[in-house]
Amino acid sequence: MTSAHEHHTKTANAESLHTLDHTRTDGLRVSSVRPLISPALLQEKWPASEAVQSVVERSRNAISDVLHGRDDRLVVVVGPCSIHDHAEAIAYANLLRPEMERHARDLIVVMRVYFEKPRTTVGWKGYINDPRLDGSFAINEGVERARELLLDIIGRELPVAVEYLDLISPQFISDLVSWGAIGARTTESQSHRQLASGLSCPVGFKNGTDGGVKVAADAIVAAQAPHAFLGLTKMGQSAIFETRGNHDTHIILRGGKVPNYSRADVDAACAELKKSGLTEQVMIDFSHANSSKQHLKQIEVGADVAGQIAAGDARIMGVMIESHLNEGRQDIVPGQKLKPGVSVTDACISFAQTVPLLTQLAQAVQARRKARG
Ligand SMILES: O=C[C@H](O)[C@H](O)COP(=O)(O)O
Ligand SMILES: C=C(OP(=O)(O)O)C(=O)O
Repeated sequence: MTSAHEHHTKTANAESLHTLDHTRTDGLRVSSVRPLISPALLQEKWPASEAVQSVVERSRNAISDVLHGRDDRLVVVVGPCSIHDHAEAIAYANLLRPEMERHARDLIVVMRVYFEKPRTTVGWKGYINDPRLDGSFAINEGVERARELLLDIIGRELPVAVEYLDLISPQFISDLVSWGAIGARTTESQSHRQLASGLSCPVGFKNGTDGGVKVAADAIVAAQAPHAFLGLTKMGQSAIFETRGNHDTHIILRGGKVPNYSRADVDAACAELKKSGLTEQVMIDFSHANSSKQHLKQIEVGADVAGQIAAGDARIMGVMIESHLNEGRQDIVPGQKLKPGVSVTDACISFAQTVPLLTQLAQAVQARRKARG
């Protein structure tokens, strides 16, 4: 039996925990609630200059033109699997910038600047969630470092691509993004499709992790439609958002149980898109299940896809490459220094290995242009 004293103490302890976030019946599994800076405050501190906004607009328009058949170039989303270091990301951007310029007639190069990682089970969830890579989850620092980095990269006239995973974080950075992905694990999620319907940039939906392309076709249909849903304004106020729908949307073939980058896979994906009344066009991811997560296989996949493009296939509107300063990957080990310029998530090809791949893709686009007259 509980004594009167014990009962009083228990009640007092429970009451002392009572806040709007933690009541007798709510928040029971939440261990802490910390304040988050508002997107408006961050944007006031790190505004997008006129020049930065022009880069974003120009690149979004160019990608939109590719999606609507007004531009015959290939969209190339290339860069690290994930960002974990500002200086290394800038070093990569400095190398990529002249390649972008060199191939500008044939390729629309957009740098992968991925801050949010969807995990199969658990693991480091990216630079916004844990910018110090030590489990301290300094998210206020994470959103600020992310915005600062994007401004630094776009300031070099290099457009950026992100994956949209969290549903609140877009408000901190989406004005700077030229192209966004919805990942294989979230393509089926209604919330992510709704988000895509309101994003200002073109959006690619990965096929499902099992290789299913119907789920991505459904996602495109959903994202092209208007929606009403709950969100957070830049001032940090909960709000009802009504969107117009996003017609700059496409599928990304990333493989599943088996790779899906071959001509026959493109035919099958396009047949599925056609059934859904969508344009027959695909972006092909050289990495993930298309490379069986073996980074060097991206080069083989790239050669195959370049061959399809050179043969005149206009349905291939883009490709994705996971590339870092140096090849391979490494684990984050507490107390151990990281190797410079090496991915801490999926293995990447090196920049040196990326350069000839970009040239091969540019030559393939030239051949396609010739083949199609
Ligand atoms: O692109 C990155 C990974 O493939 C994805 O985030 C899943 O990673 P994981 O299987 O290592 O958790
Ligand atoms: C996580 C990614 O891909 P996918 O969703 O295809 O696994 C990615 O491109 O980083």
